[in-house]
This record gives sequence, C-alpha cells and structure tokens, in this order.
Amino acid sequence: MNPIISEITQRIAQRSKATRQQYLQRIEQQLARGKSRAHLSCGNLAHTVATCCPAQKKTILDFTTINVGIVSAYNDMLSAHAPYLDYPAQIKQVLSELGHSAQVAAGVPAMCDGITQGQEGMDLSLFSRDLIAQATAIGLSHNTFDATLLLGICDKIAPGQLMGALVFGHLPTAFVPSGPMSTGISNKEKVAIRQQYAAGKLGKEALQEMENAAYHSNGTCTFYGTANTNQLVFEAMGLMLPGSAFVPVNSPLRPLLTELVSKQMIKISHNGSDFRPLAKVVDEKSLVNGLVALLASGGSTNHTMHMVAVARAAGFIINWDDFAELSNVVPLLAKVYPNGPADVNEFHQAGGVPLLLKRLAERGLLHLDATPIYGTMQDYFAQPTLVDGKIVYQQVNETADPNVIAPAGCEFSAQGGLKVVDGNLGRGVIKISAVAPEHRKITAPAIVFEDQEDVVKAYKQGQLQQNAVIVVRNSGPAARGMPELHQLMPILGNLMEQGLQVALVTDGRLSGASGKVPSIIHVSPESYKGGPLAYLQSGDMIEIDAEAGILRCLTDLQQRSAVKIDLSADYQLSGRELFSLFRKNVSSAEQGATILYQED
Ligand SMILES: O=C(O)[C@H](O)[C@@H](O)[C@H](O)[C@H](O)COP(=O)(O)O
Ligand code: SF4
Repeated sequence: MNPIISEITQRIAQRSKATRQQYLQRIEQQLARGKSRAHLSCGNLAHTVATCCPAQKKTILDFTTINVGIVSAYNDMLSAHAPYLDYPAQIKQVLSELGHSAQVAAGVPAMCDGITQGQEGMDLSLFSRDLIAQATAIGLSHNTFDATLLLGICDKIAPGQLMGALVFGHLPTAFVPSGPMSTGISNKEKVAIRQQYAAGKLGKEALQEMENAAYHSNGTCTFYGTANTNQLVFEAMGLMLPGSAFVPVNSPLRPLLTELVSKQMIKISHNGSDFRPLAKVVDEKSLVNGLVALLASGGSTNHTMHMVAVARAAGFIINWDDFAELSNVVPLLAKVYPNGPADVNEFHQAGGVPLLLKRLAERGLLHLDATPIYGTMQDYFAQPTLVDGKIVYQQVNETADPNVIAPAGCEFSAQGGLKVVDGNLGRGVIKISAVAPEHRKITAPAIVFEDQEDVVKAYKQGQLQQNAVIVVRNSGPAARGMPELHQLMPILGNLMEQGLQVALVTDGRLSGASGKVPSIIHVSPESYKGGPLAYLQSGDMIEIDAEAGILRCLTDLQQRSAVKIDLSADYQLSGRELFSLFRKNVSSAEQGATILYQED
C-alpha cells in the first residue's frame, strides 16, 4: 500500500472521527429496530401492498422475505435514463421468482445537463443533486424495505441518490447502470464542427445534423463527463457489480447484470449470509478508492464537489487538499475524451474500469480490503463476459489499446487529472489532464464579465481578439446556482487556434466534458459573497500556472471595492423562482456546494 495513500486515508478518518461516529450511531439505531416492516401498523401495511397482486401481498407481509426499494431516475429526457423504463419490472420478476419482492420506492427528478447547457435551467442543475437526495429519502422513508437499488447515472442524479441512500445506510444498496450508447461521431469531429459554427463558417442545419449524429439513441453519452465519471468512481467504490459501468446499453449482458445485482441484494441483506449495509461499503477506504480512480482517469471536475457532498453524507469530511495531495501520487492511467480522443466505449473495450483498478492496485494505490457489494476488490479486476447465455467474469490482464489505458508500469502523466490552484484570487480547480502542457501557464490581462452570455456577445462583436484571461464571475453557487459555462468552450477554442493565449477563470462550473481550454473553475470564495474575483477590473494582470497550482492577480487590488450586482432578474423564469432557499443556504464549492450539511 502506498504510504501516502494510507496517510491521507487515516487523516480523513481522523478528521471525520466525530461526524462518522454520529453517522454510525444513527445507522446502529436503525439496525437495532430490526425489520422495519415489523413496526408498521396493519393500516400502513395494507397501504404498502394495496397495489400488489395476491402473491406479492403475501410475500411482503411475510417478514422473513426481502423487499427491495427501487429508486428510479427514469424519464424520457436523459438518453442515459430512458432505458430504465423496464428495469423495475425485471427486478421485481427476478426477486419474486426467488420468493422475495421489490417496489418502486420513489421516482426522482433528473435533469439532462446537455439539454440545459447554456440555458436558464442550468441554474437549477447543481441544486437538483440535494433535492434528489431528499427525494430518495422520501421514498425510502416508507421504511418497508430491506435493501435499495438505485437506477441513476447522470451528473447530479447518481450522487444525489447515493447521498439520500446513505441516510438509510443500514440497508444494502447498489447502483444498476444502464450503459453507454454506441459511439456516434468522434469527439474531435464534434468539437471541430462546433468551433466552425461559432466562427460563422457553418450553418445551423449542419450543426444540428452533427449534434444528432453525436447523441443518437438510448444510453449514456459517450464522452467522459460527469455521468460516466459517476459510473467509474462508484464502480471503484464497489457500489455496483464489477465491470458493469460501461457494458453497452444494448448488450445481452445488461439484463443478466440487472438480474445478478438483484440477487446480490438478497445475499448481502440482513437475512442473507453476508450482510453488507451501505454504511459498511462506504467507508474511508472505498471513498479514497473512488478519489484515486477519479484522478487516475481524469474524471469530471464536478466531483470536486460531488465527492465532498457524498463523503459528508457518510459522515466523512474531505477537502480539496485531499484531492491535491492524492493527485500528486496518483498517475494518469487512462485517456478518455476530453483527456484524449477515445470515448468510454473504447475505454471499456481497452479493458475498462477493471483494468484501471488492476493497474492502480499493482501500484499500491487502492485499498484492497475495502468492502464492495460483491466479492472482494480483487473481483473488481474482472470483466463480465457472456458464455452460453450466462455471465462469466474474466480477469483483465493487459490493455487492448495502450493509447487509452496505459500498459502495466506506464503512465500518461505522473500526476492525476485534477489540480487545485490557489492564490490571492481564491482557490479553484482545473482538469489539467485535458489541457496541453504548452497551455498550462499564462499571464495576461483580465477581461471581466458578469455573465457567460456577455462573453458570447463580446466574441461575436470581435472584442476578444487578444491574449486574455476571461473572468466570468457571479456564477457561483449562491449567485445563480453555479451553472456550467461549457458553451464558451468552442469560442475560447477558436481564439486558441488563432494563436492567442486565453484562459477562463470563474466561480462557476464547467461540464465534465469540457477540455483543452485552460480553465480555473469553482473559484472560492465566490464573487457574489465578496470573494476576490469581485474586486477585479478588466485590464488587471492575471497569472495562471496550473502545474505549480497558482492563480493570482499581479495588479494591486488593495484600494478596490467589491463589485456587487443585482441578479434578481436571474431568479425568475424556468423554475428559478422556487430555488431562493438553495441560493441563500448553499455552502461553498469546496464544501460540496450543498444545502444539506452546513459545516461551521
Ligand atoms: O458535467 C457534464 O459532463 C456535463 O454536464 C454533461 O452532462 C453534459 O451533458 C455535457 O456538457 C453536454 O455535452 P455537450 O454540450 O458537449 O454535448
Ligand atoms: S451525459 Fe449529460 S447529456 Fe448525456 S444524458 Fe446524461 S446529462 Fe444528458
């Protein structure tokens, strides 16, 4: 075991001693109550089984059986979640054939960030994570369940479901992924056509045709964004079956994996032979395994918030120093777009999550004594394969594509994909693995904007034709829900291709799919709450050195006063009217940008 990984793990456990203890006490309290259905009145139970067929009624009213609560994020809006329409029926069938049962405990809302990218709805996106955690808890609070299955993949949904399920950490819990869509067009071609459109060299019809070719059917989008980062990180944490994250959506393995994970719930339930409640699976070791896999794969920058919030839901307090120190010892072992040209289908074909985990274990970077929902962590080095219509797990030994997953003993970079930067403008993060080395250092005058739309207008008016650090402030959690500014990437990419030195600095977010433009994001404290970005003016000299972790203003700001703007117009329309409580109570990006855990 790498001693630095051990030390960081122990430090997290030590820092979290009190909060983890409080969490485990609550779990013990719920466990001490025994079978939760046994506490329900006859009326409660009648309502519980009212919609069930006679056989299911009998099963659920028999307290020796297992009733699995399904929390589904199905809707027709997310290509990744649309396949979930039929999953509950299959899960119920599998369990009833074994004398057990399952019920849909809750449907949770799911926003597609691809649809709201650059739109008003994006201002609700980050807040929806906590709301999904609450919705998950509402479903499970019926207290008629002995285990939980989570049907959710995308950005804020899977982290939110996990945060909600952790409150019911006395129940064995697993994710049921649905898998990526087949590869449409290459990400390289997608980005090129978007940049041509942004430069006015292409019409809307051609752009629409390309976009439709990129996102063409059911299944998760195939870039390595936040959704697929959720899948990889949660598989590394042992929260789903081994090798199940990126099995294609239409693979014959999919229904077999759903069947296997449903059966696994019986095995690891309180009645089963190997009780593994969620609170036991998510400990400091599985958390660090998740962080290590995140960094080794160049995962989404959004996880510098989601993992903080998920950890806190399990009683752990992690911070960006943990990310930074882990990133110094965890190498980049996978290159998946935006960190390289390959998509998650090619990553899976190259050996996928199992091979990545095996490589990390060989380097002593994984806790092999963590407690996954299935077998041991050694089992997570195997891919599920189809043999005579059945799942057979086969260990993965070598990369099928050395440009996607590094061969044994090799690495793409000595450091992980995410970097924390610090200085007199605050603390932020950058996905350094997606930025070419020649673009990781820039000193240039700031051009300050209060809104991402103003950057688009300035570009169209030819006002950005210079070396510049584009500062987009008032985009933090309390300001306007910390939207992703992903629509700026084609514009800034064009400026880079003109040979200009440009970078983005913002207290907002980017998509996990954002790449190549040097971007310091999540800058905390946010400008809307008086953070240093509020004191900047266009023309101030900004220095960025991503590798050294530096973000600083070289102009003296001592005599400046903070610029405060009126955002009330941004609090209306598209549902934003309903989220003032979130804006007023959300914590900083470094504390996970959550309303659920307010650390003093
Ligand atoms: O964090 C993320 O990964 C993003 O929010 C992702 O979910 C979103 O769907 C992409 O930004 C859309 O990608 P394009 O806009 O590039 O199609
Ligand atoms: S990956 Fe993003 S764009 Fe694709 S379905 Fe999920 S949220 Fe929507």
